[in-house]
Amino acid sequence: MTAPHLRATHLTFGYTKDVPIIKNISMSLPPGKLTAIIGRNGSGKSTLFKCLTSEVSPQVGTVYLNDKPLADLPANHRARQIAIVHQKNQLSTPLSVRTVVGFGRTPYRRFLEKPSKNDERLITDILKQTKLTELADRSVLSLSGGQLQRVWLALALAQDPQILLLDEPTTYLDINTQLDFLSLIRQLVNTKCLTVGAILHDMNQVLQFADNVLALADGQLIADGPTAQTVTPTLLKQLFGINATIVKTKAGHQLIDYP
Ligand SMILES: Nc1ncnc2c1ncn2[C@@H]1O[C@H](COP(=O)(O)OP(=O)(O)OP(=O)(O)O)[C@@H](O)[C@H]1O
Repeated sequence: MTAPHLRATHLTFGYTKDVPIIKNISMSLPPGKLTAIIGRNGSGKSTLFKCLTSEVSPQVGTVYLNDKPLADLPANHRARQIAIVHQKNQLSTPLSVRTVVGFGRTPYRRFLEKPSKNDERLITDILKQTKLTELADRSVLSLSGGQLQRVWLALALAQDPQILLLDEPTTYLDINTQLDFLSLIRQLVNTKCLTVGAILHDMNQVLQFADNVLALADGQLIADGPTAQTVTPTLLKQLFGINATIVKTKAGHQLIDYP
């Protein structure tokens, strides 16, 4: 299985012309790996995701999917390749979990066309993978934050994407549910060769789950590379202004010790 490649060259973008938010970023999400995007609040991480999904058009630079400019692909083609899970989504209609997850098949259907048998099978598989089978008929309005976050992930997976972008996917979850969620993502990367970019704020989770890191400061990419070599005390000082040390646990994990 060949994993897809999402990369960008010289991206520059501002919501207004004279205030750049993303400043000349060239980056790549290594295929079949989990890459964490890290940086202070307001450093431009979510805006970079918007450029990578064509939600906004960069003033300069190009995003490529498997070496084709993303902007040249039709919207439904893009939606089949790249899915995004936001930190919080709003829903006010009491739709069932299965119905909401089924929306992920929209890019594969014509307007008002019913889900095919194949779609139904895929949705059943995804509900199982995301441990939602028993909740399939429940209204999404009745779910806990952790359950709901798994629904958004399932919806994204129903798009059958090659690339999954996660914008602070664990922000509203308790620590146990955060670890569950990230373990599930790790498993998907390992077994399905998914390419994942995840904006994460917890540096210990970055050390535990990410293969690679992209570090943003004030709209610029200041470091990128394999996690263990890139997340150093020097980078943490530069990014967050903290004097941290990185220690090894008995189990061999790296952990950040904050002052
Ligand atoms: N729709 C918008 N219109 C104008 N400015 C915006 C818009 N969205 C974000 N910004 C500004 O762009 C800058 C970067 O925001 P962005 O959300 O990309 O940062 P971030 O690194 O994801 O932050 P956080 O970690 O707090 O989520 C901020 O100064 C923000 O105020």
